[in-house]
Amino acid sequence: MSTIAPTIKLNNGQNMPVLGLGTYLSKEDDGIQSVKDAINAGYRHIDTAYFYENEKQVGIAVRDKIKEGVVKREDMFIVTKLWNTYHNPDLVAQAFQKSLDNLGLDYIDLYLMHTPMGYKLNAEDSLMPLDSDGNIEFTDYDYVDTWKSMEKLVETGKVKSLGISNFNSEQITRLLQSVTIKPVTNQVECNPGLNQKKLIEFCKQNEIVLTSYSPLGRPHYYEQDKTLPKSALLDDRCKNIAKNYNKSPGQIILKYLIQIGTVPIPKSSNKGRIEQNINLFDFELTEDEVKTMDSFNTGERTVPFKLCLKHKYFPFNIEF
Ligand SMILES: NC(=O)C1=CN([C@@H]2O[C@H](COP(=O)(O)OP(=O)(O)OC[C@H]3O[C@@H](n4cnc5c(N)ncnc54)[C@H](OP(=O)(O)O)[C@@H]3O)[C@@H](O)[C@H]2O)C=CC1
Ligand SMILES: O=C1CO[C@H](CO)[C@@H](O)[C@@H]1O
Repeated sequence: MSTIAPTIKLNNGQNMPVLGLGTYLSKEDDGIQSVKDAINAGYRHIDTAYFYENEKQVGIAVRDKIKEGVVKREDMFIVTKLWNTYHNPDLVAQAFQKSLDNLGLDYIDLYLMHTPMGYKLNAEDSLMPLDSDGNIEFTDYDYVDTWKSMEKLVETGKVKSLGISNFNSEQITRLLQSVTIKPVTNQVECNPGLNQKKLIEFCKQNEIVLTSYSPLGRPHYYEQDKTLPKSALLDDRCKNIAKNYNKSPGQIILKYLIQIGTVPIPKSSNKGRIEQNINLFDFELTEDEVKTMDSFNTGERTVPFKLCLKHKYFPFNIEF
């Protein structure tokens, strides 16, 4: 049985499915198989990035499913991202073309600026260029100028919508004051432990949808490092709500994130969990249950970008 998620209308009239598949760390065959399993399960929204080094695998899976007649290209909502080493406005078009070629598609539905922070592009094309002390080599290209180059891509018809990721409210305000095309979404960490209520409201006022990354709070990272925030997945309060609906804690978290107005993109490369994570449009959490889920918020990040603390455009040093 497959479930097709409803869509949300973006500020440019495009429709985005309210749940997508995350693919960070789904590499090689895992990347292909998880996207195929997801499409079979009804997913129509797939999130990848140049940084994930799996655009080729995502493209293979999507094109295969189109060939098999399971989906049409226009049914799919494919998202990829401009990596930090390509913030030089003169390099944006070539970075975009590389992603498009990797995916093997004629167009991308949504192209995001992965972060507001530029890194140096070195001769090896390193994703994380390091200096001799092991620090990331930053650039200070203004994200507004990078965005203006992204705007030109829309004129080519090869990208339908533009968005941002890891931007704070002040950076969004500054961007909106200087650009022609508004971002349709800001993709940021959002899960019960960091529920982003203020940023959600701010984005809503500016007609920007908040996409929730690490929606399950990366339980696999916590397993390895107990100093990281513990996912609500593992908490009895969430487990008890799950029992009320015969659902899993993961489904409760994802449903919560949808009910507070965001678009979660859970990653899984396990067929059962891929199917489970989209099977949540047959129940609604009550107001009290939403309040219980709200009570997990501590504001702690599982993806704090610690190596970028000194970047001129580090986004996480203000409240939201
Ligand atoms: N823009 C940005 O800077 C960022 C974007 N992202 C995007 O967001 C996506 C999701 O975030 P991510 O950081 O991957 O973390 P998630 O919060 O989605 O957690 C993924 C982990 O949860 C496990 N999992 C999945 N479903 C369930 C379930 N129902 N119950 C229990 N465990 C489950 C997965 O294991 P298994 O695979 O075995 O099921 C995997 O180990 C990324 O893959 C990426 O696409 C993420 C970080 C930053
Ligand atoms: O998208 C991403 C996936 O997670 C990484 C950190 O673990 C981030 O750096 C990156 O932005």
